[in-house]
Amino acid sequence: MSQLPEVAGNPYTAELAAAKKAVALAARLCQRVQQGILQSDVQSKADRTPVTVADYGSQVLVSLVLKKELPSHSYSMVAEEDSKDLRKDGAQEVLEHITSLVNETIANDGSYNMSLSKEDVLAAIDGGKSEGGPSGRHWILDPIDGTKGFIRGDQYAVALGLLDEGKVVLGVLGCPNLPLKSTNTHNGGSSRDQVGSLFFATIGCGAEVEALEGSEPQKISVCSINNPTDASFFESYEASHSKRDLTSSIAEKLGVQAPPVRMDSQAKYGALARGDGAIFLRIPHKGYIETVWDHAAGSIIVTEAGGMVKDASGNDLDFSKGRYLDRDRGIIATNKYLMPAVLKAFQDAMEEEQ
Ligand SMILES: Nc1ncnc2c1ncn2[C@@H]1O[C@H](COP(=O)(O)O)[C@@H](OP(=O)(O)O)[C@H]1O
Ligand SMILES: [Mg+2]
Ligand SMILES: [Mg+2]
Ligand SMILES: [Mg+2]
Repeated sequence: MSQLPEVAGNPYTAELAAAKKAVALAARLCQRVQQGILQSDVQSKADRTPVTVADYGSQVLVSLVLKKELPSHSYSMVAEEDSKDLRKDGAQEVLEHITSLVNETIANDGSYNMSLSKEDVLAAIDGGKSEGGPSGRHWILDPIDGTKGFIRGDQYAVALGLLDEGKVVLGVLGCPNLPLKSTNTHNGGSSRDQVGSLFFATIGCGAEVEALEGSEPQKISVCSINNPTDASFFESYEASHSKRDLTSSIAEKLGVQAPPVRMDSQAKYGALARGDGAIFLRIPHKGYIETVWDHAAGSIIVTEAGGMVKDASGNDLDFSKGRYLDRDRGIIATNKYLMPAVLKAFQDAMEEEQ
């Protein structure tokens, strides 16, 4: 692959080019598997195997592309999946399926003349075992974020971030089912609208979006709404992932008129970053601790698009603590005008709940 020319002021140009290529290739594998699930109606049988196959396959491809494109870089990756289940008796068929999916995706792409063995696949998956932390560089990967959406045929994302000395410095978010055009531009929803968005951002350089298939990148920014009554808000599609009684109480306190927009995965962060909606609220049920790969890529895309991402105490998210974020009380993403009011409503609603 030809690397992008070095852009003055962006010290992560090579990493960004490699990360975009990795996410786009992984997304291609996911799209293929998701189409298969839909065509055969497997999703209604709740058979998780094809999903597992796509999660693993995506993780293998991202790690492979990063190593190929950045051969001189030291490599550490904090990723969601591991190979434990694939090493069990009876998992051979699944492992073979993943291996052939990965090899077919590589062959169709044509960038690399290589073929992986089952052992190579297991080793590539286990390359994601890093603990991350405050020093050095670590890739942070969610190979499919929004697995439940993926099975349903709805939104999901391939989410890749780079942590450097404890800070997220780069994020790429591949959203194969998200239209490239903002969903709030009233263009009549033509069936020719291009679907598949690739969001990306590097620290200090702003956030952009392009077609997953490749197109001219466009700078994006969060909306400039400053009156909460004009705002709309995103939350999880899955009720078990975020407390809807609290999010609706927050919306009511703010005077938000529009109903919640429910969407799976970090596609919500991407949509927020380009102004499709004004607020993203996520309030996990008690005891759930957020993982870094569920927020690294999405949060830098929002902050580089001019937005803010805070926890329930109003602090920035801390990605330097390992595989988990160090709190369990909720996350708010919005623009700088709305953040003070949303944070206050959030804290009031949580206090009332006690
Ligand atoms: N009970 C729970 N509460 C909050 N989040 C949960 C959860 N169970 C799973 N999740 C996380 O929610 C993510 C999906 O987010 P969303 O609700 O925005 O679609 C999942 O990512 P994966 O799909 O990568 O496993 C998973 O990490
Ligand atoms: Mg996830
Ligand atoms: Mg996942
Ligand atoms: Mg998962």
